[in-house]
Amino acid sequence: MALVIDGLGFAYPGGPPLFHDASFRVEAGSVVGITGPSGTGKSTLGALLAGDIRPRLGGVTVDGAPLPRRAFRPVQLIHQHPERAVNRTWRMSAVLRESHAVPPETLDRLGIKPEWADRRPGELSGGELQRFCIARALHPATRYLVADEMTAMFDAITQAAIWHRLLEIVRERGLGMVVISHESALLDRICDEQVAVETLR
Ligand SMILES: Nc1ncnc2c1ncn2[C@@H]1O[C@H](COP(=O)(O)OP(=O)(O)OP(=O)(O)O)[C@@H](O)[C@H]1O
Repeated sequence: MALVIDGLGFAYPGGPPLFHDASFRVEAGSVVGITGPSGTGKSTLGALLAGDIRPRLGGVTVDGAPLPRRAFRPVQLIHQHPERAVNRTWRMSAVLRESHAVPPETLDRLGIKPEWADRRPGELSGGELQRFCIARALHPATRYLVADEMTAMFDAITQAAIWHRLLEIVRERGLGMVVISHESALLDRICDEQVAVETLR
C-alpha cells in the first residue's frame, strides 16, 4: 500500500520543466518530508500528489489505483494558507459538513472550540482556521495527507501540539503523510524519511 508517482513530467504553461522523470513513493503508515530551496517545486509536487494539478507525463497511483478525477480524492492536501482553501461566506459548521460529519472527539483533539462552529473564516485566526482544514481533511476515506507548510502560521508551542495530535490520528488510522516544510527541526522530529525535491527531477 503506497502513494506512488512514476516517471512524472510537469511544467506550468510557458515555463521550464519542473519535473522530467520523477519517481517517488510514500508507504502507508509512513511520514516523508520534502525539502528544498524556495521555488524548486515542493508545492507543485504536493499539488500533483493530491491530484489538484495533472502531470503531463507519468501518473500518480494510490494503493495501486489511479487518482480518481471526480470521486472523493484519497490524498488530501492541507495548504499553507487556509483562508484560500475555504468558502469565506460559509460558517465553519458548513465547511466541515461539506467534507463529512467530523466526530466531536476529533475536533476536541485538534483544539477546535465548539463555539467556533458558528463563525465564518474571517472571524477566526489563521491557526484556528487551519485546525478546521486539518479536521476536514481527515475524511474516513482519506488514505494519505499532504501538508504544505501547514503549521507555518502557528507559534512553536501550538505547532508542537498540533503535530503531536495529528500524528497520533495519522498513526491510529495507518495513513501515509507527506510533509513539505522549510523547518528542518520539524522534519527531523516527525519524519521517517526526507527527500530533497531536486533529487526527484
Ligand atoms: N500556477 C503557476 N503558474 C506558473 N508558474 C508557477 C505556478 N505556480 C508555481 N509556479 C512556478 O513553479 C516553480 C515552483 O514553484 P513551487 O511553489 O512549487 O516551489 P516551492 O519549492 O514550493 O517554493 P516555496 O518553498 O517558495 O513555497 C516556481 O518557479 C514558481 O514560480
